[in-house]
Amino acid sequence: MTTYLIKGARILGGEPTDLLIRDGVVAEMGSGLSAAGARVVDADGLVALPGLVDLHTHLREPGREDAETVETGSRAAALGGYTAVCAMANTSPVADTAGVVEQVWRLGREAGLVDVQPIGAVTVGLNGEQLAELGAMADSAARVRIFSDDGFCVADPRLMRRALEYVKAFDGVIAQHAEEPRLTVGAQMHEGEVAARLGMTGWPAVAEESIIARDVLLAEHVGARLHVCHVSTAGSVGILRWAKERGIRVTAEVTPHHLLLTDERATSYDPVYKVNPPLRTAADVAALRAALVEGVVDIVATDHAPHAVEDKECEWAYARPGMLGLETALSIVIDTALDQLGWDGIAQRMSRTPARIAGLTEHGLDPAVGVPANFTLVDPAARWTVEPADLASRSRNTPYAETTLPARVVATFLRGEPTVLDGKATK
Ligand SMILES: NC(=O)N[C@@H](CC(=O)O)C(=O)O
Repeated sequence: MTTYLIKGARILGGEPTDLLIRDGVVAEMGSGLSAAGARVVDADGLVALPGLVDLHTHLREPGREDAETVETGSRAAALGGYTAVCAMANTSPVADTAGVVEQVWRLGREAGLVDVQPIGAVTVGLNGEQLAELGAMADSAARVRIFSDDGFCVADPRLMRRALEYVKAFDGVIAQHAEEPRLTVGAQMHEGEVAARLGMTGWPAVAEESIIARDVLLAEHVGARLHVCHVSTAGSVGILRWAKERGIRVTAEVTPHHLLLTDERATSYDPVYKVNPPLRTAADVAALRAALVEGVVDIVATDHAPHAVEDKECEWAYARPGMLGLETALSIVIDTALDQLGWDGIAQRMSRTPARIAGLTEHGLDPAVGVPANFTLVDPAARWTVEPADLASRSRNTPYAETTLPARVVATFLRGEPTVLDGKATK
């Protein structure tokens, strides 16, 4: 294994520090370090963060390798500063058995760019009717701890209760896509003034909020862990605050796009802005930013949702919901929240807490002697213009095409080996 000497990295934005990376761990830290034979990485002006951890990534393999593969999604993740991603279960076949989650886990190991932690489906085929083999997935080589039917809501309260009860045995967590399906029949965008103007069927905030309210009560009743995916409304924040004040074991995520973009984007009729849950109002964006700073919303998760051209470049009503996220997430969070969060706050919300929720003990650790060398080096002064064709993802559905964003990942290390160097993937 090559030894790396990182010169002058500002850990969490602090004073310049040298890091010696040997045998997969941080072997030494200090100033003026030298090491014969080590490869030197000049980190002058770069901020070191613990490797980012994404709790919500769609990798599309197996089944839609034309949109993304474990390898291409892993490369996009590494370039975005991630060292671990949790792969959603809505693949084809669905990740609802030990066999499929082990396949995804193994593909992740083979790609070797990030740790891919599979999420298991809650119900067989995401059909919302019958619990999947949660125990078998937990006991498999993939050691699944997060279960989600994301893309669909576990709408049946009895099934949701049983799922929460089941995963309690191994301290698992149910990650809910909160959407009461009866309230979103035919929905195309946020229900509000813009939808009314455009004549589109609305996806009302209450469809999300009513499920979150129900689920925090179920989680309290059962004493189990609930995680709420992609929170998108100010009302949801109010319910989460109430639940946390009561001591209910609930965590929640917000996506970068819900921290920045609003439903006004739909006036372009460009399906790149079609996403589930939909882009909301400026008031919702403000409430989500405040909730992230306050900690009512615990983490940022990308909901990276690659889609093939034919599924996105079509009429709005026929387009699939979802947008790319892995390669732009850190820039968007820096753009929208660095002033209030600081680097430590970003590390908390994009690395430490998601690692804790997912039970990924090798991740989410600040660089320190003896710690696994999973970290990323960011140039906070850089600016870059998003060129969809240059993204590592196999898909092109970024809402930030031709947008200039702040900060760029320069290097990412996974267990002491660079997955990104000089802003380029190493494999
Ligand atoms: N978030 C999205 O807009 N899309 C997700 C699934 C979903 O939540 O609909 C996808 O898998 O594409």
